[in-house]
Amino acid sequence: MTAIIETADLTREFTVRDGPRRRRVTAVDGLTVRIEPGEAVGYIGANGAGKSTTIKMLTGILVPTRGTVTTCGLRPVKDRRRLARQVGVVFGQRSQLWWDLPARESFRILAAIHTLTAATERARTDELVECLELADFLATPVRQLSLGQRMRAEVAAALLHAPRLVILDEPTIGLDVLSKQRLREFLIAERRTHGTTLLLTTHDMGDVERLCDRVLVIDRGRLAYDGDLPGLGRTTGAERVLVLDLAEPSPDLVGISATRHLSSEAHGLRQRLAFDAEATTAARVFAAVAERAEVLDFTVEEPDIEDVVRRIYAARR
Ligand SMILES: Nc1ncnc2c1ncn2[C@@H]1O[C@H](COP(=O)(O)OP(=O)(O)OP(=O)(O)O)[C@@H](O)[C@H]1O
Repeated sequence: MTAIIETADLTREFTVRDGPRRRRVTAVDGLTVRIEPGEAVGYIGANGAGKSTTIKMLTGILVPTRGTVTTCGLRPVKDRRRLARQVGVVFGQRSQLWWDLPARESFRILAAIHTLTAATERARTDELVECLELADFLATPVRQLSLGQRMRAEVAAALLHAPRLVILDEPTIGLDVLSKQRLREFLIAERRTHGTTLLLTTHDMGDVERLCDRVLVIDRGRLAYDGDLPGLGRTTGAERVLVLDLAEPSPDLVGISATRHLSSEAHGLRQRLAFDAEATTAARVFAAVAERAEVLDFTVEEPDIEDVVRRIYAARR
């Protein structure tokens, strides 16, 4: 199968002024990655790590200094027009809607640009208006919309032509909890219904947890991790935590294989045990505890992803 995105040694340098001198900055440094159709990939990294520069090369806005890139089987710079028909891009901090027009008018203009037939335009607009709950403010000039309303309209605009690949740059930035949830649910449904490939950059780990089955971590232009989310925790030795509610006050649960006793509350009625997910499982730890005490309830806390990413950066310094 043809990859949706394929890069080899993709590199982009900039020359920046540093007082009177000039200095070369390598924003993206030898990126080699392949993303298959239908994947949902989180592209994460600190400020200045190289995420936006990568996206600009994937979409043909920037020419690579070195290396190759194909997006939807096309060369982004050379085939930029053809590529635009297959890709939708959403920038959380930049609008592609006409500010003084109602979103409905922007959709009409975009449908014309993408040369959608009248029937396709109607069906797709109806679908997006329903799924993104746009009906109440379709006729309102965009400048009067709230941020959450505008973002939903932005997403509809970027997806109007049913692109195979949707690239979202910080799509949930500044949104309240409910708006974030709505947007994430929409993206999940869009992917399920249309097999859309999602690539999103975000500083919000909730986006990655809810939406993505693969994570790429970029650090100073270089790929620092490529894999699934649980694996990200394991690479840094981050621990999972078993929280146990016991039937009776109990001494600290120490000495259980591959665990570390973290805390006891209420005379040992609630205890927290950290365990290394490589060395044991929650079930094994639970069974060992159950031999010592009656367990009423338990939960497993996963490693905090932001903490995991911080650890990755720290380990590479
Ligand atoms: N046009 C440019 N000219 C000079 N340097 C640039 C240019 N664009 C990006 N850079 C530099 O390249 C590096 C990567 O920037 P980039 O915007 O890709 O990072 P990012 O991961 O998207 O950051 P953020 O999360 O802050 O958006 C930074 O050091 C940045 O200063």
